[in-house]
Amino acid sequence: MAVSQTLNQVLGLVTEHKVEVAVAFVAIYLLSQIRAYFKLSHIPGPWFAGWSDIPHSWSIWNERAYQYYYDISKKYGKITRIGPNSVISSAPEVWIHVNTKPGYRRSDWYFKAARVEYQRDNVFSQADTEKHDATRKKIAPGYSGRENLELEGSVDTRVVAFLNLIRTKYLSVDNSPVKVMDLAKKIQFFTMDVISLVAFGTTFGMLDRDSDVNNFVKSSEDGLLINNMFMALNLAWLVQAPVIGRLLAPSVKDKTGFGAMMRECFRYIDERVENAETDTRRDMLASFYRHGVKGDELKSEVLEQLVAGSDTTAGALRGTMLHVLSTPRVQKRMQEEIDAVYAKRTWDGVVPHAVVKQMPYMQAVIREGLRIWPPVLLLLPKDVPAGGDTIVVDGKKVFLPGGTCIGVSTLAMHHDKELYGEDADVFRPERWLLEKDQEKLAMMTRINDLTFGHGKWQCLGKPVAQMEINKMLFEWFRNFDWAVAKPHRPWRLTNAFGLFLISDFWVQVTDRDA
Ligand code: HEM
Repeated sequence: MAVSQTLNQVLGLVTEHKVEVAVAFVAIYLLSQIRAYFKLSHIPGPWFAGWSDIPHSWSIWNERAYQYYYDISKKYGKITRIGPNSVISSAPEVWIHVNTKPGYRRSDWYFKAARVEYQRDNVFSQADTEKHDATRKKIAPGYSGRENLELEGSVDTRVVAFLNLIRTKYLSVDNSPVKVMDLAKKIQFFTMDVISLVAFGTTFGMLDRDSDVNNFVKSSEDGLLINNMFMALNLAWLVQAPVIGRLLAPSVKDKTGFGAMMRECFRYIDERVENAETDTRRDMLASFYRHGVKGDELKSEVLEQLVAGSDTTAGALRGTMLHVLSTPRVQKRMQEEIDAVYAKRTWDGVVPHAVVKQMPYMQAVIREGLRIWPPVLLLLPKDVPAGGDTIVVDGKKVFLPGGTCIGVSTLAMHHDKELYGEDADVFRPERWLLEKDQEKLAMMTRINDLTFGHGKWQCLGKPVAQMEINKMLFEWFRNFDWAVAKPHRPWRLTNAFGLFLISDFWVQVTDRDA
């Protein structure tokens, strides 16, 4: 009774002083905006960035955020404001600092925008550093060759499946009409097949069937586009909100889409767990299980790999291929190196990863591919520790107040003309071999490694991705000659959620032995 009486009195007062109340609200809003503006006003950037996130959101909506970060970094420098509380940096030393200095934490973006399941975290979406580190400790051995003894064999079977698919269906031969192949699609089949085999021990079999089995590729691409839209509208949190989130988030009960993919993935895991006592496999899932990752946690960590491990590696392979196929000099040099190594081979079947890692030109091509076309262009935002932090950019100290959100401007970092020279925007693998200054080369290598993140949040799937890229490039170019089929428009491209969605990458493939 007393509460409703007080409420009535307050409502009465508000109605009586409508104008004063409205003015007070506007004044409070403006003061908070001005305060927010001055908090980071010492950081250069477009004038509107101090007042609104809308231009940034607009770039996400248009699926061109990566280009927006690049343009802003080029124009305003290595540390730039992109929103009232957000900055981006293209300075490698800043990004290394942010990812190693204690106190920095993942921003809320991780669980608001990057969670796969409703209100359940996985190692990637976990923003609580302590919980993240505990999970990472349990699952890291499974990602490495030390405990995942089946990793290389698994990748090999899928490399063979890719070569077989080309040989049986897509080889162009003299005096016959050319058969074109959509390399973008087949690469996605390859990465999906590898990741399902590596993650839960059964491949989706997309290459074997030359088909997007159960529309999983489509579901995952649709998921990225929807997530991107929610992110642009600043509504990504809705998917995790109580009640409404349950309706919006993918669910194992869904008949199609991402939810159906989750159901399939969980079904494989349940089968493995049921037979855990007699299962002698030494793969990733077995390692997770041995380290106490069980039940829903096991499902979340395995599912995460389908998301983190397919579009990323596919982006790297597609980007590298387009650049190699557009540079005949590089294709020729790669094949000369491959032929020389193959002539002295001591292996049967698919080339061992250890062999490709020793091939200087191939390694230069792979580094240059990741540099010219970094496949992950998310901001990967981290929060500055309470109390603030002073970072050093180009030798100058810059203070960042506590709670500032700092992200990485990836493309600008890897295309920096100060470091790579005037041809930084051009694909030139030789830069990794001809650099005489060993200190500079070591720095270039360290920066290039940042495409996989750094420190305690560094990519866990790096060994898997590298194995796929190394083996596939070797075998593609050992077996076949390649050409882009539509040079006037080599592919269709968009960027959703920081990842490239590429389609219609039509190529002609001919047999080198023919
Ligand atoms: C070329 C391919 C890939 C690239 C460029 C890439 C890049 C990245 C980056 C930049 C991060 C760091 C995120 C951060 O700072 O918060 C990351 C994290 C992660 N990646 Fe990858 N990734 C690739 C492939 C893969 C694959 C194949 C897998 C799975 C087998 C995978 C699994 C993960 C996981 C689980 C994390 C989270 C690590 C953690 O939070 O501790 N990635 N990746």
